[in-house]
Amino acid sequence: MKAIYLIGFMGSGKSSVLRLLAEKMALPGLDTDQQIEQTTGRTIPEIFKCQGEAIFREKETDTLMKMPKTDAVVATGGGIVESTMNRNWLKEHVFVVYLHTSLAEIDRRLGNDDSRPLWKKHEKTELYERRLEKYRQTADNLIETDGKSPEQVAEEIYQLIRKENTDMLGI
Ligand SMILES: Nc1ncnc2c1ncn2[C@@H]1O[C@H](COP(=O)(O)OP(=O)(O)OP(=O)(O)O)[C@@H](O)[C@H]1O
Ligand SMILES: O=C(O)C1=C[C@@H](O)[C@@H](O)[C@H](O)C1
Ligand SMILES: [Mg+2]
Repeated sequence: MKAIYLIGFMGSGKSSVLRLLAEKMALPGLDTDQQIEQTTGRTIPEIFKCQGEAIFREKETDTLMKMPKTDAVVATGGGIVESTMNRNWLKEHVFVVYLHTSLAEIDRRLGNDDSRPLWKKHEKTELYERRLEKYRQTADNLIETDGKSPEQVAEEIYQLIRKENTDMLGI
């Protein structure tokens, strides 16, 4: 089965949903941000501070290219769609679910979170609007997360995948 990749803006709940969905599907759950932190031995804010965003993006692409294409659930970093190479890889190889969340809801969830270097910047509205189309273009499916718990979102994706697989088998 094609691996399931979760994309969406910071705070859309990719990492939170990952654990629940991986458990439901009985598949390994991987997170590109966590993978980068493990392989570099640095936190994401440290990488941004010491090496800058461009180096972080290189590491993100290297990490993505090594991720499984089958039998796994993967949560990506919020900026994974910034790179054309990443978008093409996702579209070509895996099943992509876009967790859509309004900016007002993300504001409520993240507040003054300081673990996301790009969340501090005041251009977050512009960043959000610029990325929307990229998430939409890259995804096979969109799930609305506003007003839903991570458990509800995971269940919705689970049902969606079941339906996709049933349709594919023509049952
Ligand atoms: N459906 C939800 N309802 C309410 N709060 C949520 C929901 N999903 C996630 N959260 C909360 O929002 C915050 C961010 O969630 P999470 O880390 O899963 O986002 P993310 O999409 O992985 O972000 P990033 O792209 O930065 O990795 C956490 O505090 C989490 O508890
Ligand atoms: O939206 C983004 O560009 C980011 C989101 C996080 O998942 C991390 O990958 C990092 O903080 C950058
Ligand atoms: Mg995350």
